Amino acid sequence: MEKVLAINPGSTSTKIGLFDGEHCVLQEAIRHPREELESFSAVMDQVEYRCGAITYFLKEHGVALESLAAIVVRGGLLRPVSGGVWLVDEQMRDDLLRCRFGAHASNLGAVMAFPWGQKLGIPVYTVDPVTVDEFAPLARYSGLKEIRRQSMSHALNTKAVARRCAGRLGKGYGDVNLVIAHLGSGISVSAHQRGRMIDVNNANNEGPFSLERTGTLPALALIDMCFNGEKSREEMRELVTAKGGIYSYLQTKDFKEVTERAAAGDSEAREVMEAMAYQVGKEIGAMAAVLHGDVDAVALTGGMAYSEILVKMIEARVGFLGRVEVFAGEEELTALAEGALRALRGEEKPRIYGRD
Ligand SMILES: Nc1ncnc2c1ncn2[C@@H]1O[C@H](COP(=O)(O)OP(=O)(O)O)[C@@H](O)[C@H]1O
Ligand SMILES: CCCC(=O)OP(=O)(O)O
Repeated sequence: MEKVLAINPGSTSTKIGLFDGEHCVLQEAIRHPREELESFSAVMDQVEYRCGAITYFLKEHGVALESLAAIVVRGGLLRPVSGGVWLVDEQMRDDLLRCRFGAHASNLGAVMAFPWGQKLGIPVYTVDPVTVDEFAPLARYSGLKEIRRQSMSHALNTKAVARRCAGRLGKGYGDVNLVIAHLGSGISVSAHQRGRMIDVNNANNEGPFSLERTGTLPALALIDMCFNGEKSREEMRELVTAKGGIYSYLQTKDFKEVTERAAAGDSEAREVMEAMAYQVGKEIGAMAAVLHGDVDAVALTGGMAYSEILVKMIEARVGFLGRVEVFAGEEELTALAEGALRALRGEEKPRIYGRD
C-alpha cells in the first residue's frame, strides 16, 4: 500500500500521522512549550525548529522518508482557492514562506515539506486549505468598500465533519444545510448550504473570541489603541491573533486548565468560558440566519468540544435551532491522508496553484 506522511502544524503543536493506505500506523501530537514558541519573533522562524522535531520523531520510530509515496500537509494562508486536493508547487511554497496572505502556523507545512518532496521525487499535497473560498456574493461585504471579507477557516476539519454529520442524518453533504462551529485555538463558525461553505467568520480576526484570538473588536476602540503610540503594527497584529481571547483574560491558552479552574470554583474562569460560549452561540444564530433558518443540524467540533461544560453552555443557547451534534477533536490527519490517496490513485486530479 502507498505510505503517506501527513503533517499538521498548529499554533501550539505539530501533529504527524503515518498512513499505510487508509490505515494510520503512527500518530503523534508534538506539543511545543509556550516558552520555546515565544522565542521566535515570526512564524517562519520556526521552520528549522519544527523540522527538527519531525525528523527526530520519524527517526525515533524508524520511519525512512524514502519509503513514502507522498507527503500531505495542512495548507496555510493562500490566495482564495476552491476546496479539494492541491499540489504544493514553488509558487505556493513562496507565497507561504513570504506570508503573502498573512502569517499562521499552518503556513509552515508546505514550506517544510516542499524540499523533502523535491529531494525524494515524490509529490507534496495540501487538502482544503484554510483559505477555501465558497462565499456567496453577499458574504463578501464588510461594510466598507475598500475592505472585502475573506474566507479563512478550519475548512479541512469542517468539511470532513460536514460529511460525517450529513451521514448521521442519513443524507449526503450536498443534501443538507449545516452550521458548524470549530472550537480550536481559533474559532470558525460556518454556514454550509448543500455542500458549499457559503459564509464563515474569519477565524483569525472576526467572530467569537477564542483561546488566543480576540475575534471581532469594537472598531473605534481598536483604532484608538493603534494610535496611542504604545504598540507597533506587528504588536497590534499579535495581540489580535495570538494574545487575545482567553489568553488575555486568563493568561493561558490551555482550555483544559480553564475548565479545571472553573470546576475548582474560579468564578473568573467560569465567566470567561460562559462569555466565549455566549459569543459562539451568537455567531451560530447569525449563520442560521444566513441559511434563512433552514438548518438540518448544528455541529460542534475541535479540541474544546471535548469539554462537556462548554458544549452544554452552547447547546443551551442554540438548542432551539434543532439537532446539535458533537464531533469532539478533529480528524485533520485522516482527511489529509484521504485526499493524498485520492490524488495518488487518480480518483481526484490535484489542482496546480500556479496554474488553476
Ligand atoms: N478533554 C478536554 N477538555 C477541555 N479542553 C480540551 C480537552 N481536550 C483538548 N482540549 C483543549 O482544546 C484546545 C484546542 O485544542 P486543538 O483543537 O488541538 O487546538 P489547535 O487549533 O491548536 O489544533 C486546547 O487548549 C486543549 O486544552
Ligand atoms: C486561520 C484559520 C485556521 C485556524 O484558526 O487554525 P488554528 O485554530 O489551528 O489556529
